[in-house]
Amino acid sequence: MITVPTAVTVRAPAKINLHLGVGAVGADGFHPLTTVYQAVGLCDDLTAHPADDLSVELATADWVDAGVIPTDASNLAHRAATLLGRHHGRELTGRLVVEKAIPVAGGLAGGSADAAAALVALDRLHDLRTSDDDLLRLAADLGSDVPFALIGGTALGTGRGELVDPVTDAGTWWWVLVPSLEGMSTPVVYAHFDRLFPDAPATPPGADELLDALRTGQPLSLARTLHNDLQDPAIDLRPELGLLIERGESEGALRGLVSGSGPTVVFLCESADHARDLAGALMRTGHPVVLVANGAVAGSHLVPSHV
Ligand SMILES: C[C@@](CO)(OP(=O)(O)O)[C@H](O)COP(=O)(O)OP(=O)(O)OC[C@H]1O[C@@H](n2ccc(N)nc2=O)[C@H](O)[C@@H]1O
Ligand SMILES: Nc1ncnc2c1ncn2[C@@H]1O[C@H](COP(=O)(O)OP(=O)(O)O)[C@@H](O)[C@H]1O
Repeated sequence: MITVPTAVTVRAPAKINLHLGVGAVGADGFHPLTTVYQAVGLCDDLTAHPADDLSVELATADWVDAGVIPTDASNLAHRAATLLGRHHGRELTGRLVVEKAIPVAGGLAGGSADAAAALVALDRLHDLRTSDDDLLRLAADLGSDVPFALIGGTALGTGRGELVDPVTDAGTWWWVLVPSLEGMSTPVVYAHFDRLFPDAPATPPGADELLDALRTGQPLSLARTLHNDLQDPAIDLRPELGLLIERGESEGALRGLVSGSGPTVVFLCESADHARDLAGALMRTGHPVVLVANGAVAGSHLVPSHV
């Protein structure tokens, strides 16, 4: 009997960097990192439908700027499909519908989430049975943040961020996320880090204190240890991010932090109620989009198909 493959939907989370230690840029143009990623409950869903060729379509939430996302072969989901196909010595087909809720170029790794989701969805649609190790290797070829989007949870990232290991995390952490209307380019922020810190150490600052705080499960402990070496460069390029952090902290956030290369600012809260209150207060100060999410959540995983 021939079985007709049906659509496969994969949900992939945004990430925030609880610790982002950055070392001096290497000869390959990448910076060595010690980072602690956390996957949060703000997700893109990618559905792979059976088709005769490969294509990408977008369905975006109100706060996502669809105009800046390519739907051609440069879309990260499309690139993931091509790479997975090459790995298996064939051309993969599929109509990939990306329901985007993760802001673009926001420091939340939304493109990486779509790439990871495409790997998992097409692997299942075509019954390729790619090993986890191979999926992680392909993910690393697509971008430094893509392996983490596969595994999710809370994880230590080393190398250029592509080597990921889960860490002990005893808490449920509540975050308020404030995206900007205009994204920021990751390479531009790294280049500004080089200008501001020409004497950056070869080995990036470690994350031991933050890893200890995660084991306590206490928001106040975690708040004290959040760290991002790209925050100063991001604020230097966009001074309003510094003002937003001050505003959120004066409204009661335990800590505000630029997420990755920015410009999204994340605020750690005591509880779900506290996060909802803070989100309301920030919206009243004129921020059009303020999101609440908790972490850690699962990496790229199958959910029932719905488009
Ligand atoms: C800064 C971080 C923190 O997690 O995330 P975002 O804020 O972009 O989400 C990441 O390092 C972004 O990872 P990702 O967006 O996957 O970067 P890649 O596609 O691998 O690389 C894009 C460019 O960023 C710079 N880059 C990236 C990673 C790294 N360790 N050093 C770098 O200098 C390089 O200029 C590279 O050409
Ligand atoms: N599926 C995709 N979703 C979002 N951006 C994408 C995608 N494919 C390619 N891009 C491009 O990748 C760039 C970075 O996107 P994104 O991953 O959202 O940012 P960040 O690295 O800040 O988290 C964007 O400028 C966008 O044009």
